[in-house]
Amino acid sequence: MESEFKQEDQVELKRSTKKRVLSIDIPQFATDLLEKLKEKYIFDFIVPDPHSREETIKKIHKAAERNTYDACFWVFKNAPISPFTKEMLGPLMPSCRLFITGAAGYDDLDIEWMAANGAYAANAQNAPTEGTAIMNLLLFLSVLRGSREAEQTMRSGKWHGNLPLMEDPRGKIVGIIGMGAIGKSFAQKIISLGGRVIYNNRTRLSKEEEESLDVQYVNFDELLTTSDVISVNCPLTLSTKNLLSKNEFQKMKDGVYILNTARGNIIDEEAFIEAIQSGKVSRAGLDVFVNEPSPNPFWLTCDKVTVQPHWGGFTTSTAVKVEEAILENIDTFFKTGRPLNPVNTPAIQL
Ligand SMILES: NC(=O)c1ccc[n+]([C@@H]2O[C@H](COP(=O)([O-])OP(=O)(O)OC[C@H]3O[C@@H](n4cnc5c(N)ncnc54)[C@H](O)[C@@H]3O)[C@@H](O)[C@H]2O)c1
Repeated sequence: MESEFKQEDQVELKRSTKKRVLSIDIPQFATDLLEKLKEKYIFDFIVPDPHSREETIKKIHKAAERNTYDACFWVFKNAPISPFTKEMLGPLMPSCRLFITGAAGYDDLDIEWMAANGAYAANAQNAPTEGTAIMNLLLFLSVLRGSREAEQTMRSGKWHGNLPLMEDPRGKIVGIIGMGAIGKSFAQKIISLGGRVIYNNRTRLSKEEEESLDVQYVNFDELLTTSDVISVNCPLTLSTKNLLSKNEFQKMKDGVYILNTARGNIIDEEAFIEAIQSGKVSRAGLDVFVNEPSPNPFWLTCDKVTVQPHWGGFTTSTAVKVEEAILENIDTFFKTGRPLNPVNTPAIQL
């Protein structure tokens, strides 16, 4: 039977049935995969304003006026445009059924609002693991060797001045809070340097995994009281906000070292600063802060703290993995109705 549509209509019909994806930023690393997916799906790109969430929101809303989107994602450098809420993404509804962050953490996504409106939220899960574990190692070595103070002393023309001798990793007890992907990778690096790893996790690892990683489970209080170095590697949730506060600092060894590559709000900032000023914490290594990208000026001026601008995942190999993870989530979602790494459960499944 002859089609009731003219050829142009059929082309148009074919075009309009293609799924459409809004990309907040332009992927630059997984370009082969992107080109391949462009044969199946339409991608529109907007470049976020690096200094203004409001301007970025306007661009997203303008895109939503012009087109209907089935999925939306963002890649890197989220801090200036975060959080990802109804205010920002509302006009993409009701058609948009998938939002993907290029991060592993998803505390800055309103996943409940997305779920209530039938949309999945997904993350890049393990893509930033190795890059962030290496950042954890960099901060670990930096605090033990006092590299921040040594660099500062040399730059001020005093060579090594009156700096005391620094510490080595061998024999140090490292307490990891959150033995997930990053915690495990960091633990392996510590063991290879001769350190000992104890950990606390929401769920204890199997005996086999503990043995193969060479790590020992302890309760939270024991971790606080026995660690020479405490590394924060759990997600920020309602129950981990201010997990380390005044009471917890009091229980720690005098002169403890603190590392945080997870999220700033897991440590009560006021109590943390007080613990550094009093000498309870001898040095800290931080990749994450409260109120990014404008952290408390204390962190930028204190010589006892090594700071990095949420930089754990900013390596070329991580960037490839992150973009691939995002694109694979999209492809899988359009093929099966479910993304690879969902972090919520939509109330209405379509
Ligand atoms: N700095 C960066 O660039 C960067 C990059 C990636 C991830 N991150 C952060 O690191 C966090 C960890 O990443 P991951 O990939 O290892 O996540 P993951 O989900 O693999 O591991 C997190 C672990 O924390 C445990 N946990 C949850 N609540 C806990 C609690 N109250 N006490 C102890 N353990 C608890 C979980 O059981 C899980 O094993 C992310 O949530 C994210 O916030 C930061």
